[in-house]
Amino acid sequence: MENRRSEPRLILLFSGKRKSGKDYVTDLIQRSLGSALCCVLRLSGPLKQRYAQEHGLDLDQLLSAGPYKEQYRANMIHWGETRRRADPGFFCRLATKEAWQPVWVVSDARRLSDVQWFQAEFPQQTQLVRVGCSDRTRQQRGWSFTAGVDDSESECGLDTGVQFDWIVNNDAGGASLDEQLQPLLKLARESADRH
Ligand SMILES: Nc1ncnc2c1ncn2[C@@H]1O[C@H](COP(=O)(O)OP(=O)(O)O)[C@@H](O)[C@H]1O
Ligand SMILES: C[C@@](O)(CCOP(=O)(O)OP(=O)(O)O)CC(=O)O
Repeated sequence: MENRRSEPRLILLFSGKRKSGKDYVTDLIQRSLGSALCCVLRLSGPLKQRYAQEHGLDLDQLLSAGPYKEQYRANMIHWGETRRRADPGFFCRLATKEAWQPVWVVSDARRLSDVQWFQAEFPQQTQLVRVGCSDRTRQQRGWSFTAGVDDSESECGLDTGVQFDWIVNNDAGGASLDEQLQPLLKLARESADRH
């Protein structure tokens, strides 16, 4: 266990395919709850930081949703997997070490080892949330199938073998996101109140 100033009361551990809207939905939650209550943590944050450093790349562009990230994605996945094989909790520890808010929203769990790390460290607090939408919606958001990425563990590692506590449908023209997020926001506020 890390040496923290305070323990989180609730961790919403999000996963979903690329362009399903993980960043969009987690940003929405963070804005609704406010930064005193809630932070968004990205496991890909420290990964991209170190990858950019080692490869002399533009970190801001790697952090944004444009084509630059996609150009390096397959290689970043491979690089990250090598680090994770040596230490499965490596990026989880780095991403969470500065967090102090009572509610943590982790935007990008991808592998069973990510889920297992949070469940082992924070068994009472961790809730698994899946964001999903149709491939058609993902395509409208700029996705196209890329072999070596969309069929890799990075995208498929949580397709089976995990029981999600919450499922959010983020289809264009689908069920209202606001309505779907209400129970999660309520849980977050109640958990923080017990702080
Ligand atoms: N419900 C939504 N309404 C409008 N735009 C959305 C919605 N969900 C996602 N998007 C847009 O689709 C793109 C991909 O979403 P993003 O959150 O980056 O996906 P992911 O993090 O899962 O790859 C972004 O440009 C985002 O703003
Ligand atoms: C190498 C990665 O960390 C890159 C992830 O970048 P993002 O988390 O920005 O990706 P999406 O939101 O799905 O578009 C993936 C991994 O396997 O760890």
